[in-house]
Amino acid sequence: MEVSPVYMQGDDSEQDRPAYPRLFPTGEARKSDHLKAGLCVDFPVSVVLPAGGTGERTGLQTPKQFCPCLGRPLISYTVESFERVSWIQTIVVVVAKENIGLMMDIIQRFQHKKVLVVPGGSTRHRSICNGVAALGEQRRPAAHKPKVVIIHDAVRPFVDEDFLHKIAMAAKEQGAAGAIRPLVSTVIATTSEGYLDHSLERAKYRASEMPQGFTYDVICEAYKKCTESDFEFGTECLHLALQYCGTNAKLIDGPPTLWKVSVKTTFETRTMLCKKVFICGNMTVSSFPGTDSVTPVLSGANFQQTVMRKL
Ligand SMILES: Nc1ccn([C@@H]2O[C@H](COP(=O)(O)OP(=O)(O)OP(=O)(O)O)[C@@H](O)[C@H]2O)c(=O)n1
Ligand SMILES: O=P(O)(O)OC[C@@H](O)[C@@H](O)[C@@H](O)CO
Repeated sequence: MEVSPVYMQGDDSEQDRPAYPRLFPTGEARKSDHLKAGLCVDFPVSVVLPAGGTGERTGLQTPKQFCPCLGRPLISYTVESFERVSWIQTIVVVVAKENIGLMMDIIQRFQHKKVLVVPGGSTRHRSICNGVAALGEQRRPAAHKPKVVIIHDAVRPFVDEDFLHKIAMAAKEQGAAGAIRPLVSTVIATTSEGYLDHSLERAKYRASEMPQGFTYDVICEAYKKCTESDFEFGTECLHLALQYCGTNAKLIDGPPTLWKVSVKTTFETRTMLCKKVFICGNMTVSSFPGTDSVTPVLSGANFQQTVMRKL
């Protein structure tokens, strides 16, 4: 799929960024943390953030990824989460053509780095495919074709570097890896008349979340071989890797905060949570509708393990 990427890059130096909520330690502190935590990656990793949707289910005028959250578009938090990860080379943001100007403005305003903006497609798979293709066409001297591509919905702002590291390493070993979470409700199949057909044994199933990781070759082959029906109706990249490459993804239990903003109420809950997670390094997590907070005071890094989200 030919895409003409629109490119904006900032250098990697820790320039004076605007004083706004930060997620990860910066500079030397961050690098030494990596060494301590063993978060070293010795192969090129890039990210594709599909952000080309309209957010219909929220009922909001503005696509949810661009909705303001504490005065800052939701997508800016997600981009920052990845640009703070030193072993990530390029962040491809895939947006609808009509939103490319808006995305470039967000990059400028919040001084985001390492970002490549690419036009999206009519479905999520088509957008992701455009983003992956753009990684193979990079002409920047320093840009290497990635060994691993992480795919992460732009409307999931809470992404944890430790977990990204697990996904990247597993994807390199297995060819594909994905985040899962336990189901909190039983899944049922309905008849066309709207009655119960059958229910699934909940213990045997998991919710597929993001981030997911793939070797570049696997995800490229999967999108090369998949059908128009996959592009039109599919919602699961791991399935494409299995179906078209015979690559069985390693599934990794993710933290409770791998939410996707899908409907209006989740956006409101995320906004309140963004206030806690992004504004303060240390914070008091009070109960939110639908979440059980179990620890009175958390450091930002421990947040993920502690807030239990009950959907
Ligand atoms: N043509 C599309 C459709 C979706 N997405 C992105 O895929 C992610 C997850 O999709 P979803 O939550 O379904 O977003 P929307 O399609 O925007 O939501 P809705 O289905 O309510 O319209 C989002 O970041 C969305 O922007 C995309 O890049 N291109
Ligand atoms: O585009 P939708 O939100 O309908 O589906 C996206 C989800 O399927 C995806 O984010 C994860 O569940 C894993 O694939």
